[in-house]
Amino acid sequence: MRWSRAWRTAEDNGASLIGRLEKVVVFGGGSFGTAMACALASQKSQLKVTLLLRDPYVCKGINERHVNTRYLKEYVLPSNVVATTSSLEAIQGAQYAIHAVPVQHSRAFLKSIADVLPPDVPIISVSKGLEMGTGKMMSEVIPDALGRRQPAAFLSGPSFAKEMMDLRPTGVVAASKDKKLAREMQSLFASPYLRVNITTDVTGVEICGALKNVLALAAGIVEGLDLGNNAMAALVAQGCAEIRWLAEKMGAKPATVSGLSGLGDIMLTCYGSLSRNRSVGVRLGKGEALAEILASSSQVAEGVATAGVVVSLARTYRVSLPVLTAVAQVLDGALSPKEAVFEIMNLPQIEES
Ligand SMILES: NC(=O)C1=CN([C@@H]2O[C@H](COP(=O)(O)OP(=O)(O)OC[C@H]3O[C@@H](n4cnc5c(N)ncnc54)[C@H](O)[C@@H]3O)[C@@H](O)[C@H]2O)C=CC1
Ligand SMILES: O=C(CO)COP(=O)(O)O
Repeated sequence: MRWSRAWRTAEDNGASLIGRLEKVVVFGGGSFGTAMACALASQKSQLKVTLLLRDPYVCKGINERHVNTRYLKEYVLPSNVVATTSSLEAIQGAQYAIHAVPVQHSRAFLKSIADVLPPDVPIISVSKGLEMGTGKMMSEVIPDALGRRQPAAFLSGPSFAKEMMDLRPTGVVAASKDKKLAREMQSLFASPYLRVNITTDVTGVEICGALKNVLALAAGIVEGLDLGNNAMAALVAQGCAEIRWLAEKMGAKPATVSGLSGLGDIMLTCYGSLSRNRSVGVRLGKGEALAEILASSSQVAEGVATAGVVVSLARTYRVSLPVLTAVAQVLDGALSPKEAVFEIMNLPQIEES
């Protein structure tokens, strides 16, 4: 009975929140910014969802033909998704801001809109990674860049943009220190195609979301070297342990690591061919140079930048992460993919922990 009352209350709250919603702004018009914009726009046809982009040509395509000509170009976007390059126009009247700018570009972007974004508009970050140079998570970059505290939530989990555009069932977790805001995310995004769990474990969700991209690079390398299913399973299991060791040292809850933003997204990204991080790993395993791989795509593979940060985190928290740190050594050319595998296979035999 209690659960059903809770469910009814949540449902009522959800309907009233969507009912009050008039405008949401989305920062970043890449694949996931576009997918999140469409997920929101489909909740209510009168809701205005404005994508803040840098490219006027992409804006024109979205506003005139409802197509993002650069990302997910095969989809027609809901007519209530519009785009602009003007931060003032995009942010004015928005009740929430979805942040989908890649982590390494987020600080500069957020600084550029700090004076335009009202301090009480919640930012919902979907960006997964750790900032190079500072090692900071988005929950630290946002207040740093804005120069103030800002209500924030972090949405993460196994959620390929393309599958969300296809309305395939998806589950994510909304993390916020403010549980009321996390529940608002459930109301904002929950639909027949999207389930949203909640947690207050922001660190756990962010660390898992960032590190799974590095592990996906390793999984791709194993695939590219054609090492087989045994090797892939052993590698992913080792990587899960390393993510758990580091995440828990940083204060993450075990439930988070074994949940959607941890194990869920690890499985998706290590085994799912849609993963950009995994795809970069496959090409590295096949012998392509990193510079060539990155130059060949306009899509971001956040794990490439995050891998270097993991090395310093391992030192800071005095935790040995052989697989995750080997990825950084392959990316900076210190080890070839084959040498990395050889190194790992010849580490001392250990007791599981
Ligand atoms: N694509 C997906 O399936 C998912 C992506 N994410 C996360 O969403 C975040 C955004 O990534 P995607 O939408 O996939 O991007 P994308 O790889 O589709 O496109 C790259 C985006 O970065 C922007 N960008 C590039 N250089 C920039 C700069 N100097 N300043 C500002 N923006 C710049 C581009 O304009 C474009 O919007 C990432 O952190 C990613 O990990 C999370 C879940 C799923
Ligand atoms: O985070 C993602 C799915 O949850 C997307 O993974 P990639 O960035 O590797 O494509």
